[in-house]
Amino acid sequence: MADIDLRSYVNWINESGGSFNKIQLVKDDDGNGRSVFATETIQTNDSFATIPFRLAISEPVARQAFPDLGDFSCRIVMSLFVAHQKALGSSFYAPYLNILPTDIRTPFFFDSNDMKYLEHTNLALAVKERFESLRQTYEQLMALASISDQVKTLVTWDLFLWAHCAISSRSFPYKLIDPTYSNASSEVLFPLVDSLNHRPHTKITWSRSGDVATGSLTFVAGQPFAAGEQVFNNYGPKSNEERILSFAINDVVLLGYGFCLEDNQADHIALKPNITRDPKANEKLNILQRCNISSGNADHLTHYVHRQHIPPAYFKMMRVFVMNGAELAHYADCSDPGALDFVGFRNELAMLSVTTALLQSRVFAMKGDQLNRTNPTWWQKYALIYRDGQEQLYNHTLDLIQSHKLQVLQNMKKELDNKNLAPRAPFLSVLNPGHYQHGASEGGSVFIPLESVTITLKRLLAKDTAFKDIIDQLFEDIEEEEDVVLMLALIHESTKADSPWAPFIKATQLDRAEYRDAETRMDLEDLYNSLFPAFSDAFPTVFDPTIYTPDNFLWAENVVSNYTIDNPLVVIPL
Ligand SMILES: C[S@@+](CC[C@H](N)C(=O)[O-])C[C@H]1O[C@@H](n2cnc3c(N)ncnc32)[C@H](O)[C@@H]1O
Repeated sequence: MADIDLRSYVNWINESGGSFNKIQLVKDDDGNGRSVFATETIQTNDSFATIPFRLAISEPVARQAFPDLGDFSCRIVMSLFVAHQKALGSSFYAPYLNILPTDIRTPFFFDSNDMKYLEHTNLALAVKERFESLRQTYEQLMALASISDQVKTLVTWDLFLWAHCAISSRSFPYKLIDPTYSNASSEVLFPLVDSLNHRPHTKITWSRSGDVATGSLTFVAGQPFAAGEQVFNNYGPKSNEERILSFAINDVVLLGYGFCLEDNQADHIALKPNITRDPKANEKLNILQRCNISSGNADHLTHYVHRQHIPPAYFKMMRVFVMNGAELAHYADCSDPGALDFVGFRNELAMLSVTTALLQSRVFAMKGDQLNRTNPTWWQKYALIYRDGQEQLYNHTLDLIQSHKLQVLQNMKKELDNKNLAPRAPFLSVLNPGHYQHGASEGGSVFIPLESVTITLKRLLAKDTAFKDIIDQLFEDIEEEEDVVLMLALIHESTKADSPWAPFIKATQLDRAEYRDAETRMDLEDLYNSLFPAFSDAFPTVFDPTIYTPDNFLWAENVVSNYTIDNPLVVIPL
């Protein structure tokens, strides 16, 4: 059957001074879109498509039609213009608008079943937020007195949304027409050349000639295409999120295309630590501000992790977010970002462990989603490519964190083997300048179990069965009161001259913990009084009252509060 739309489109381009050379537009199998194929061999440097600027739908053209919409973005005004021209039918641009795909399946058109494919990805929330914001903008436009009744009747929400997605999936930067234009993110629709599909690494030049009024854009091949082969464009390295939907990064609204690439090297995951429930959130945010630590993105807490690269700012930020009371006290006035390259071993392990938990929870949530993978629609297939890519990146990032942790454990082992304890407790880099200089570990990939470089309750109890027997009698559920039992065991260990942890114990006894506030001291006193003198009366040899004093209790509590990480609870002894 004759493709009447195509014929009038080709005539429109030719009559307006545009040209095709060695290419033809072919309808895709689904009958919705079109692709470009070479009719004969296209050689490198061949110009195969030229389109005059006057056929383009640009921001100035749209704004001229709607001069009162100065408060609205380029994309919005262009969407209104394109939707209106499409509805008019008899528009100058009709041959072009009639050829555009009617079904542009960006996630804005996803139903609830399709949205399940995006569940637990960054896009799920972004799609919802952006859809609602677009709907609100449309309602705002329709309420404006400056918009005529004719436009209001013709431009339905569905048509406006279609126009918006047509622009997001096929626009070019307006600077191709006018490099001096004030709005750097201004867009333009270029007929003909926007029919080329994307293939990464395609070599192609977009060549501009003439002025804004009479000029044109020419596509020049940077590589040969054989006769019958599809001719591609190169949309640039964009992540799948950008391809799936307009997605704002660094305040620049990038374009969304509604398709995805497998194994997309430009893909990233977004990590945003949540500290809203942290009572010390403000103190921590102040440190970040003073040290000028930001992700550099629109939301300064959101970091994008690409393959092989976790941004150093993410680690610095997390080191602050996982600070305990002692670390926070010593970093309260810090304004040197370099001091956040390494805070201390405890802090580093805590930071890696919180990051691991964050990543694992995302992978776990994604794995829990039940999805139909046997016969998804083509757009669900793209959503699957995107989500599987995200899951892969989460797992890959987990591997990076794991190897970083291994390195930290190897460094800890080296320090312990060399008895190289930092001179001053708490063992923080700000208090021990020059002490921590960790390059790559020489340990290769030798696995170092966490328990082998930390003090655990299990290790302490295993050393002294008599003490363990008494603890077993006194505590029904040791795990339930692990921190109290650990305090008792640490005090017990501190009495042993041959303890392997003697240097650590001695150094921490000098840490006067002056930052322990009055409330902590009172709680501690209550705890102490609930155990003593009862324990000493029952087992005077083990709980010697001259050893189990309130002062030593304060030391043990400080160790458990400021020298440990959780899950599992272990003391970091350096
Ligand atoms: C600029 S248009 C290209 C022409 C388009 N095929 C058409 O029918 O008008 C961009 C759209 O083409 C499709 N597309 C482009 N490159 C693609 C690719 N590598 N894989 C899948 N779809 C692609 C997507 O639907 C995208 O939104």
